[in-house]
Amino acid sequence: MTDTDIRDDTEKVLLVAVELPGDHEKTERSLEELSRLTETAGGVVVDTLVQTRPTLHSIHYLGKGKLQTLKNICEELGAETVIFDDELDPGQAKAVQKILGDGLKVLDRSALILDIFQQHARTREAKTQVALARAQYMLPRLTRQWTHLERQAGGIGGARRGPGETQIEIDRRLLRDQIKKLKKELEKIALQRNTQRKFRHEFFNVALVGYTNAGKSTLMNALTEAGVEVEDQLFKTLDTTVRKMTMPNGRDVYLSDTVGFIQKLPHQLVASFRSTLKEAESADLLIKLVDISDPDFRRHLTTIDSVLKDFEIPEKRFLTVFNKADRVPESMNVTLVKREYPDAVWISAKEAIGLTRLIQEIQSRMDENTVIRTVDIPHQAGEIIAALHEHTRILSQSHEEEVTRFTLQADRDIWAYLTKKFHLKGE
Ligand SMILES: Nc1nc2c(ncn2[C@@H]2O[C@H](COP(=O)(O)OP(=O)(O)OP(=O)(O)O)[C@@H](O)[C@H]2O)c(=O)[nH]1
Ligand SMILES: [Mg+2]
Repeated sequence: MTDTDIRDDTEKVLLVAVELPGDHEKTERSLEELSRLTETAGGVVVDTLVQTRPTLHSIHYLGKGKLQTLKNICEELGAETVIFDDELDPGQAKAVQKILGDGLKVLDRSALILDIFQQHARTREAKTQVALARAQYMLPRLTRQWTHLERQAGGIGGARRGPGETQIEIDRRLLRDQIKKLKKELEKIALQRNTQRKFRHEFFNVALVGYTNAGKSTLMNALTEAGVEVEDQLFKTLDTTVRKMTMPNGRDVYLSDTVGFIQKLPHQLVASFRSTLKEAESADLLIKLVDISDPDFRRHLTTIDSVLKDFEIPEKRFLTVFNKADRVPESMNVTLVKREYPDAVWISAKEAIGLTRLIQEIQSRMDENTVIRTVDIPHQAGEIIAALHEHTRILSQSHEEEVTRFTLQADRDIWAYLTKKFHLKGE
């Protein structure tokens, strides 16, 4: 596995997958997606090779004979790069590279996604997150130099430490140091982000989550004129953009657009993008935006759920929105899908269809979720007053003789918590 990027527009790529029993359709779709990822990274797919097997080969992912065939096809077609549709573990990567030879670049789905993320990272946070994920991906894969140097050292094994060993140890240490530094840097950025989030806490926060290319940025722009980059590319957006939007009832909500999801997202990326995902976790409402024109939309929904499951977000905070309703495929039985997802809102962000309905839905979720109360607080009760300032939105306050009268708006759950903690009586 090399750490080189796909940059050259003409880089010819061969895609490889294993089809497990009963997975024909799944494999096809996954390869289609891999092909789009390859194009997004700037490569050209010249052919695809699928091997049907009962299990993945534990040592070479494919059978040895098939790898030889793969090598021959690459030579015939002049392909320089092979991309495997699953993450190869370090041992597999090494074994595969050995059979294919040093002339071919061997990448896997994870390396490709990491590459796209690197190309698309704009802000310091996204760049740091990607650098961390890449370093973690590389760490167990530094074996290539090791073998190389080992050979140079004449295969000296045993008690004495060969020059190869020293080099790999240095490389690993450098990489570990880098990982430590990047983690520290991310912690610092996360702190700043927390402060900003706290500021927004008193408002209603809506997060757009969804598969990559579902139309999150398009919807964000349609609702707020945010000017977020929209493109028919995977992982165009990596950073969180937050914009204020005023609802018809006059209240403000903050809408955030963020990194998209995909099947088999490298776990290193999920881990390092955790603070970005936290933006979604802390939202009052999460819009699961789904490209309904994609026949695979159910699997996209499953992917969103599986990425978010660690956050344990209650179901009532989600709203499913089907986007690209302007190009629902003819083969789709819309009545059936509507019966399956009775609460989903259908829109076209691009054609501005259904947006009024969506805004109404957001507004009614807001109303369900918040309360407006008036409470009298003694002047000296500083702790309570501080808590109100921190956790609620103060709509007005007036100073009476012994108390300050606050009219405030709060999240229903937060209000319940505050009344219990401070024995507040408000109406
Ligand atoms: N037909 C149609 N196309 C749409 C609609 N909404 C978005 N698109 C297109 O879908 C593509 C992806 O849109 P984006 O808004 O960039 O998608 P995203 O979810 O932000 O994607 P990433 O940031 O890459 O994860 C673009 O080519 C959009 O023009 C829609 O309602 N109808
Ligand atoms: Mg986007």
